[in-house]
Amino acid sequence: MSGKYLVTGGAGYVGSVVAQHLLEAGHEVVVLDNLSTGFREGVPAGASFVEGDIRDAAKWLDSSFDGVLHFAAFSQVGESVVKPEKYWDNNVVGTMALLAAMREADVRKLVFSSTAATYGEPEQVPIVESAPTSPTNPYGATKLAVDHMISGEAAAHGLGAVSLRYFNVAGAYGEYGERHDPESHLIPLVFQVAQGRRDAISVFGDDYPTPDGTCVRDYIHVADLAAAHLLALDAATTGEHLICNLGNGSGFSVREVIETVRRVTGHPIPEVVAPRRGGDPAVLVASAATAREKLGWNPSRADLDAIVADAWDFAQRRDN
Ligand SMILES: NC(=O)c1ccc[n+]([C@@H]2O[C@H](COP(=O)([O-])OP(=O)(O)OC[C@H]3O[C@@H](n4cnc5c(N)ncnc54)[C@H](O)[C@@H]3O)[C@@H](O)[C@H]2O)c1
Ligand SMILES: O=c1ccn([C@@H]2O[C@H](COP(=O)(O)OP(=O)(O)O[C@H]3O[C@H](CO)[C@H](O)[C@H](O)[C@H]3O)[C@@H](O)[C@H]2O)c(=O)[nH]1
Repeated sequence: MSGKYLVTGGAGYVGSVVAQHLLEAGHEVVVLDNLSTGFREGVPAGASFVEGDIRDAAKWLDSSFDGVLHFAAFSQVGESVVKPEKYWDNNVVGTMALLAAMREADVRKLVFSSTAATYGEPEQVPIVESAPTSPTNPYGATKLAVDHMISGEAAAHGLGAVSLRYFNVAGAYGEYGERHDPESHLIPLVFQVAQGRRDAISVFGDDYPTPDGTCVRDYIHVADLAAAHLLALDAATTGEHLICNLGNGSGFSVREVIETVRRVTGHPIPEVVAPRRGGDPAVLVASAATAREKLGWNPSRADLDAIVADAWDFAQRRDN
């Protein structure tokens, strides 16, 4: 059944891809984005666009909406360590206002972009949702705080919510891909070396307790992620808050990612070892068993070379 959805942060990387998937599934989409890190061109044709802040969501949200997909946030781990107040204000205070607007408008369905960063340094990998949550950076702490807020909202006010804890999102979908300025994520930064826009990639720490000393992450294709959001809308149940990890269950080190980019681009990609970046856990790898079981999610683009190839294709098209 088609519905009408508010997509906060729909001018950003993940939000634009999910908005496009919603449109392709026949839904009506209204994007609310203040363009703080997103781009007007990122809003898919076919979606309505409201330039505004989630703190003012009450201005636009009414009972004609079937639900909200909430991507709007600041999301750079490193920046959150040096500017934590910026993260608490936007991610937590902003989401409180959004939840209040949803209550007021009687919009009772929410899919929220949570993160692997809520867990902190894991005691065991792959990480399951019942693992301890002890974030190692303010970004993860703000997302965990929002997850707690959502649980209360579901229990007290009948919200039906799904928090999707993404691991490392990568790849592109059609015209929509990763575009941040400044860029902080590993794969697009390595591309900048291949494009001659930077001399070398910095490897942030090679003394972690991992096989090659560099941090290990679980990279998931943004289109697989988008599919999970549509399934989450179907799974959201009044009064319940479901939390699902989204990853492929395979870890790749920073050096393995750089090597993959060398293979895909054919560029030698010089690397230099730099100090560790504050707040980085050594290893983050997901168990997505809950998403498979509760959402019926079945990722189909798990191969890292294929994920990187899609992202490279997008990066070249965008910059030419
Ligand atoms: N990219 C990843 O690897 C990853 C991993 C885990 C979780 N997440 C989460 O997924 C979501 C989307 O991430 P992304 O990579 O697409 O980020 P992004 O920066 O590309 O998109 C975020 C969008 O939200 C908008 N925004 C921010 N604050 C706003 C506000 N107060 N009001 C209105 N709009 C606002 C920005 O302008 C931007 O368009 C974020 O919540 C992020 O924390 C991302
Ligand atoms: O120039 C760089 C950039 C990154 N890295 C390293 O590459 C790894 C991946 O870093 P990213 O910045 O690409 O991604 P993060 O793992 O820090 O964070 C991403 O995934 C997290 C969950 O795993 C959060 O959800 C967060 O929102 C999202 O940005 C980290 O070890 C980082 O230190 C480098 O070595 N050099």
